[in-house]
Amino acid sequence: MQAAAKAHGPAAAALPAARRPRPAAAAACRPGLRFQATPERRVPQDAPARQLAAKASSTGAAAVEQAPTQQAPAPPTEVKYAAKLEVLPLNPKCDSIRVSCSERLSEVEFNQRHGTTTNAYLLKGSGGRYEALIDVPSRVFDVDFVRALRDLGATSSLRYIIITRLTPERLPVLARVLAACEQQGLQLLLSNPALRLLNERAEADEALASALRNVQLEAVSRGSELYLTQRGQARGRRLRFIPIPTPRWPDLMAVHSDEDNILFSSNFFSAHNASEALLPTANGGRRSAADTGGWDVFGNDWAFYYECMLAPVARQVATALDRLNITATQSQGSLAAVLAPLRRLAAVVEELTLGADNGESEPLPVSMIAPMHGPVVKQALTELLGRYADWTAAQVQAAESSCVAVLYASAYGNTASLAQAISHGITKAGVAVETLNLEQAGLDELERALDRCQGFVLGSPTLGGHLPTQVQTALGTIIRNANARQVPCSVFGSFGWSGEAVDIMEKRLKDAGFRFAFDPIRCKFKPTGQTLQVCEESGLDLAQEIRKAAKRKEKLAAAKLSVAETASGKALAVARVLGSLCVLTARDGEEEGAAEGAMLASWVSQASFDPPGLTVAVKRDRAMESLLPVGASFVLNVLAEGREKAMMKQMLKPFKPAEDRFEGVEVQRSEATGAVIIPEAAAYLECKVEDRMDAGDHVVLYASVDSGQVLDDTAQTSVHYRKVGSSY
Ligand SMILES: Cc1cc2nc3c(=O)[nH]c(=O)nc-3n(C[C@H](O)[C@H](O)[C@H](O)COP(=O)(O)O)c2cc1C
Repeated sequence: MQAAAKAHGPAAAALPAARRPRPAAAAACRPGLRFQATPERRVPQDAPARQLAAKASSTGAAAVEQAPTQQAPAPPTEVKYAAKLEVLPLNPKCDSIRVSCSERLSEVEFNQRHGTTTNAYLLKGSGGRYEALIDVPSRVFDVDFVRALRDLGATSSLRYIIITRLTPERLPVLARVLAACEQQGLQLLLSNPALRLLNERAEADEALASALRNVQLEAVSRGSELYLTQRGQARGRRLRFIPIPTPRWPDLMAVHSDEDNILFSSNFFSAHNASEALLPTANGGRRSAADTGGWDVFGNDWAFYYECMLAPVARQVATALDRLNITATQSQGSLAAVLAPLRRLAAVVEELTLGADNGESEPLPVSMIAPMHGPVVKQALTELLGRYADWTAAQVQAAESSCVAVLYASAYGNTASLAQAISHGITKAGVAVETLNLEQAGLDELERALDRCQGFVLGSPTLGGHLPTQVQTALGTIIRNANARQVPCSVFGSFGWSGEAVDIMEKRLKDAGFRFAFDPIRCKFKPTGQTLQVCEESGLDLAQEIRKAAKRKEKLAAAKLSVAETASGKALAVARVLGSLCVLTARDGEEEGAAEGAMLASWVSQASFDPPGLTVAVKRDRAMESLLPVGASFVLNVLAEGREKAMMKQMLKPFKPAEDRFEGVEVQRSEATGAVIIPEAAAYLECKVEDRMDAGDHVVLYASVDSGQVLDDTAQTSVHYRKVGSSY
């Protein structure tokens, strides 16, 4: 390895395995959405949990160390999926090893069940022997990957193993490959986050620790390079490493081969599909590694993969695409067709605050993209690059107008899967998602996301009976954030037996007055397909609520803009008055500090067609009554059925004289009088008191309607039914 940036240096030999307490299997009965656990297929690995929990509060951390005393979990059963391995050439110096499996659900374990393909790549050096292996498949595939390498002669010639994304399920295969390789000084190259995971796992995994004993570990970072050479010869093929992290895959990196301009793109530009191991056997019956048939054949799979896995992290994708700066060297379309979407994306990227990493990157010539999943992109290269740029720009822009922040931490990926499914539901409804993995995100990033979101969801595993510190800290930040307090939210999380995390988050948010858009989602260990479906549908519901609210706001803004109120708007709004539950608001002048008031009013009735007029009965002892003399203006907000509870609670809260009745509630103001308009209402009417009549313990006001607007034409008017006529 030459000039490789050693951010970490060679790792020390792995420590002997440390035995940790295993979680017990018993599950308490809990309220809210509950799911049966799928039989845990693997023993929960405790290393990442320790990483999250190590930073936990003393209570939480202490609890982690105490072994749960309940009955021990059933031993894990290894599930294998029938898979097929094929070696397919990309060019004379690069072969792909494709493992395809039609049974295996993809990472996105819902909806599209086309199975998956996982690719590894073998690169030859100048001597014509395999020198570098990029990636290994997951252990769940029932293939003998090591035997395939042996049959190809690679185990005796490999000098470098490069991992573009490390998952716990790939580790056993990696350990077997390392153990089988015969070359002295074998190097394993991976990003810093992957190296951390590897070291942690090696502490608890003897086979892995022993396989790593004679291997040189190299952490690669941006700007790292590797030359494949035969000993004693000049420099050969150059490989460049480009980290492209996302919240879900913090260790993700791409590798570029200068000699043939292949970009090994890891999860980017991937697709989950194993349909007849990616189709044609044309050309004399040989299957091709590339995307024969191009966009027409694989377009939907690329689009679906992007939608599920990358759309929720569009900001990070924009940064990664900017960093990669790909230029197609074998353009199938015109250069203009390639450049136009990339320019659009560049404009969006420029507008983003992308953090410290804004360095200009050289254009990266690419003749084909070799992803971790799906076909090698060659025929559809131009199209796919353009689509990625367009999709990403669209997502980032959509996030400016309506966006849900998906905030989570996850030690083993179970809560991450829930987050992914919720995100997919949200993006499906046309609302953008900003995903933050709280383990990596800074406080600034979190605050920025909270300031601009129209809704948020918070996810956490239960570790040691508690939330990981990162989630606890985030919870405090959320509760203090003024915007977050006004938007719909919910919580979710995976647990093993007691599951306190979701309860803690739910309680703290509800106590602070946050409004839940859907019931908290609790999931025991790994989510089932059914759980993921509930997540997706909950995300969809949340997004639809946000879209409706945005529409109501737009209508209100449009209504405010129209100088002359249309008669039909007024007439439609008056029609909503039928003994309706309303909030009456008034303000005594527009200057700052003017007296204002608000009250619930349900003794309301239409009293005249032309001019439109209505009556409202106000109790004599109401503070508000003094704000309603003849000639005074007020706004009558007609509440919507199903959305009235929060506002009733707000109105019925005790309050001090002159205290703001709408504190913490998003409201608009009448341009004419400054009185409060409630955007969540079904309609509002701007009225003027024309006459007053004493009526027992009430005063009946007769008011003319100056203007009005229906804010939600799908909403029914809320009506307050009473038990007796002697009280409201
Ligand atoms: C060290 C450790 C401590 C744990 N403590 C608890 C606990 O107190 N209560 C519980 O319900 N589950 C506990 N679990 C189980 C995890 O919550 C469960 O594995 C969950 O699926 C992890 O979610 P994640 O994949 O998002 O990290 C613990 C697991 C580990 C490894």
